[in-house]
Amino acid sequence: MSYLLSKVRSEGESRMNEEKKIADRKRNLIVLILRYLTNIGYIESSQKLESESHISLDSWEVADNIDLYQIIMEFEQYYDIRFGKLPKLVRKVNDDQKKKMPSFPKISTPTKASSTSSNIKQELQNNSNSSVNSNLNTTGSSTQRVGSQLGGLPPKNLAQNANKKVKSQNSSLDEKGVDQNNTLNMEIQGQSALGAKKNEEESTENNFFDVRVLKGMPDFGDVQELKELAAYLQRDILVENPNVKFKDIVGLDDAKRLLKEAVQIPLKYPHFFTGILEPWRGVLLYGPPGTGKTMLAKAVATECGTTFFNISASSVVSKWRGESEKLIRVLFELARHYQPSTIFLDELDSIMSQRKGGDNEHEGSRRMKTELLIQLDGLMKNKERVFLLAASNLPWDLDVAMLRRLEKRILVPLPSKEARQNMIEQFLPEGIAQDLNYQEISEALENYSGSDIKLLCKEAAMKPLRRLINQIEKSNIEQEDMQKNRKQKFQQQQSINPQEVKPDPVTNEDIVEALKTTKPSSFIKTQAYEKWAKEHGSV
Ligand SMILES: Nc1ncnc2c1ncn2[C@@H]1O[C@H](COP(=O)(O)OP(=O)(O)OP(=O)(O)O)[C@@H](O)[C@H]1O
Repeated sequence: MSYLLSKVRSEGESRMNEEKKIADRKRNLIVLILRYLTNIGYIESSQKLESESHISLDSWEVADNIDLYQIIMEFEQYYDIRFGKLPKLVRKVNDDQKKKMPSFPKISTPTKASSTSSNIKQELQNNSNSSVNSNLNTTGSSTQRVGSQLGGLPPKNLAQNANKKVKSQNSSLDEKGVDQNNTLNMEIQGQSALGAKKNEEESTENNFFDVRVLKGMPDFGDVQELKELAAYLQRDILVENPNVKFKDIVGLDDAKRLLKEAVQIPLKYPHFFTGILEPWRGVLLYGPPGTGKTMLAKAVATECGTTFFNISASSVVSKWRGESEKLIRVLFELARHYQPSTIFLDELDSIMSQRKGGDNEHEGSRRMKTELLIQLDGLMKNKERVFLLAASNLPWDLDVAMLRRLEKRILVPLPSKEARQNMIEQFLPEGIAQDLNYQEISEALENYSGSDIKLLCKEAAMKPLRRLINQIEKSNIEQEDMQKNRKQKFQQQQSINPQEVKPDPVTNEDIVEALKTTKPSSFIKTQAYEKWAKEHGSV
């Protein structure tokens, strides 16, 4: 039995490892291409590729002594030794084939890299003596011609061809959720979270996100309006790197366990979750504000490697009033396209409140509500790997039709005393603080949410900093006086490194002071949530 269990576990793990390996390989290939393009002077192409792929040389670098040219050279040598001839890597396209060939899509994203272009140019100069460059000088002119041919294609055809190609590739994607044939067909807009510097650990985990980002956009039947909505969602709603782990969230053990059970385990062992055990598609996280609902949703996306859409329901209503129904449709379409996906819909009560129904309800809101219900029904019927995590501070206001579709309802309560103590220890560890009576402080923070506690700790930490700033400001005035009177002593003082000046540690007194001005933000009593949990909770 234990042999069987470990076999099932290792199958689940090896499937996830395989997905990760594919993502790694694709990312590596793009980094190699970026480096190669930069080395041979195709700066604009390199910038466009960075902007399309959301992979940047600011975050990734080719490892020592490796480059695309060398890889090809070594492959040729290997092939020559093994088969006694050189491999044929490319072949000329004849006229018939040219007509059938899909081409590159238009690039609608403004190149992000004007600020990096000077860096790249500088790097190019530094690299001008590299062996790769000198090897390539002889082929430079022919490569240039190929580049200009690609640039001359008419944009409309480019986009259409690209969309067709993406569509045909998607068929290979649905089964495993991994795009096996993907080429560089992308029309992704917006800034790249991947452009930011990351440490090695983060980067490895983000590979799952890279896989989604490397997929093309759905074509939306070439309807421009829907494409624009999708572009907005990609830019502002799709979070490429939520980067929150379950271990970063203090307490909330029940909520974490339930979410893992609802999302992570079914993704890892899908064959168990069929028939009556079909995974939950809709989960409601409810509780007072600032208790970690958003963090939980981000942790689900990070740890399960799902594409993460983070959308606030109130912003949909206010920003997209007339269009909100279409926006919801496009949102779910994108989520299905990039599945497995998690949609986090915050402040659900602002659109799904039963109080807001009735004759006065705006026609647009009514249509959006209906669309949301239709989309949720669709998820359940079609066994898509898309999860809706909705959050609300006012669960009792929610429309019953919506509640019925949020099959799991999980209370995210105010932190317990133990959790409060852990939070303070996390926000103000020894070193930043000195001799804090963590236990007593946590007792004083009843009814404070995680976000209130963070705010309180910040306020307390500001106190020694304010004292230090006052001292610095005062000493500046004194120094100016000294400068006038005793020039030599001033010069001696100037040699002190300002970086070494640090605020004193936070003390119990600082906390007491901060408590006077930082009060709990939730005005709804915990009992109200517990009462609702008893009547409607489903865990
Ligand atoms: N359990 C927790 N562990 C660690 N930090 C927490 C926790 N709960 C809240 N916080 C802190 O409070 C901030 C706000 O939390 P979060 O946005 O997840 O709350 P929320 O429940 O989604 O709030 P709202 O209902 O207002 O949207 C977090 O960024 C984090 O710093």
